[in-house]
Amino acid sequence: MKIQEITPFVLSSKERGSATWASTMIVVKVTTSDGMIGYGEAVPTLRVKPVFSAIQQVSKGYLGKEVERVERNYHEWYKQDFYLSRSFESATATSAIDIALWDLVGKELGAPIHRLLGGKFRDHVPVYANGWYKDCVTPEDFAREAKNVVKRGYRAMKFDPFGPYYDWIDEHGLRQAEERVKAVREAVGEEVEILIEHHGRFNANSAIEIAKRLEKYRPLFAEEPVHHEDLEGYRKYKRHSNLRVAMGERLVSLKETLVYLREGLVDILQPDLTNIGGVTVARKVASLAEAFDVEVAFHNAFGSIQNAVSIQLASVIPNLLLLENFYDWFPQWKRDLVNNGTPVEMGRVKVPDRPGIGVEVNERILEELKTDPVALEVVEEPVWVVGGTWKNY
Ligand SMILES: O=C(O)[C@H](O)[C@@H](O)[C@H](O)[C@H](O)CO
Ligand SMILES: [Mg+2]
Repeated sequence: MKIQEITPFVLSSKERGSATWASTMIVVKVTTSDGMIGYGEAVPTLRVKPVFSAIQQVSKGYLGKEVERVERNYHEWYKQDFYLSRSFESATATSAIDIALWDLVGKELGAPIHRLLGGKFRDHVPVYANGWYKDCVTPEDFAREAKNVVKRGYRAMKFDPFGPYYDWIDEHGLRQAEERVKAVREAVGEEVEILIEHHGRFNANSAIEIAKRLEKYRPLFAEEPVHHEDLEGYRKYKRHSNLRVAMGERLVSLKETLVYLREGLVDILQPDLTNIGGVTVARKVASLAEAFDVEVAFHNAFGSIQNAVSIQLASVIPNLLLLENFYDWFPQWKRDLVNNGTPVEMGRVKVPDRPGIGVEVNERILEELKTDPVALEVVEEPVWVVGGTWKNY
């Protein structure tokens, strides 16, 4: 089959998600010469307009190519785009198209992606909750919502307890963070995992102090304790903290991943299928991590197509730790878009066996919610935090 048409869609509705980026989705629809349709997804955040136009540009490199040559197609774009390893927009556009191609190959063969990748290692993918603490500010807010998460059957949850602190955190901030984490630990008991999100915003000295304060609550990992590209910061953090480091959501290539793995700067890798290079690169990155004795917890914060394809890949790799999950905190339309094909039950998702990405995309919702890409307003609370949490109490 040949790639005949590639169409990006920006989907949005008035119903708010758990954060600004959670209210939007960028979907890519690929149509083949035989009239088959496959779907992929790209990253929105503050980049909706540039990503939308990157998809239009990157598409030019894919049109007319054979759908089934997914690996070669990725490399062809790598060859064309001199800046791919430096461009998040190009990387997420390529990733979205790659996902749609895997979806198409699966549909053509009548097989879910997990069968194309060696078969299921597990029938259910364990997940951790995120997005559950919208508007939580006080320790009591966090404790109350954390209990609800456990009530829903989750055995692991992630949150950012650092409020409005950025780069440097003072004693006041350290205390507030500790009180929030303590409240969650007490609310969920000893055996539910808590994962601490730093959103890559601290310098190493601050992150190390944070680790000393939070260690006693036994977090499963500290995510992006320092800025993504701060290699010296990661080195210093690894020397002075006892927490496991998770990172990887901003990686855009296999070779960039190697930088962090080779030096032992990361304990749990969090590649994101929608910007690392789709299924094609994500599965290599997972194997690379396996060779370094590093577990994988795919970053999965955007929409229901990303979620579906991440479940497929998470089901086949031996070194999966957990898959991130916003599903129960999505705006309803994101679940409707995939006909609620990936429900979370008792903290895990049954791996769907439908062909391709494993879910059926509801075209009616695509048509109803599609909008023109517009530049987003920039407000004081950064787009990357869960809404209403950029506050002290
Ligand atoms: O680990 C995560 O889920 C991420 O850090 C999100 O919380 C980001 O805010 C989002 O990916 C927007 O960039
Ligand atoms: Mg994160």
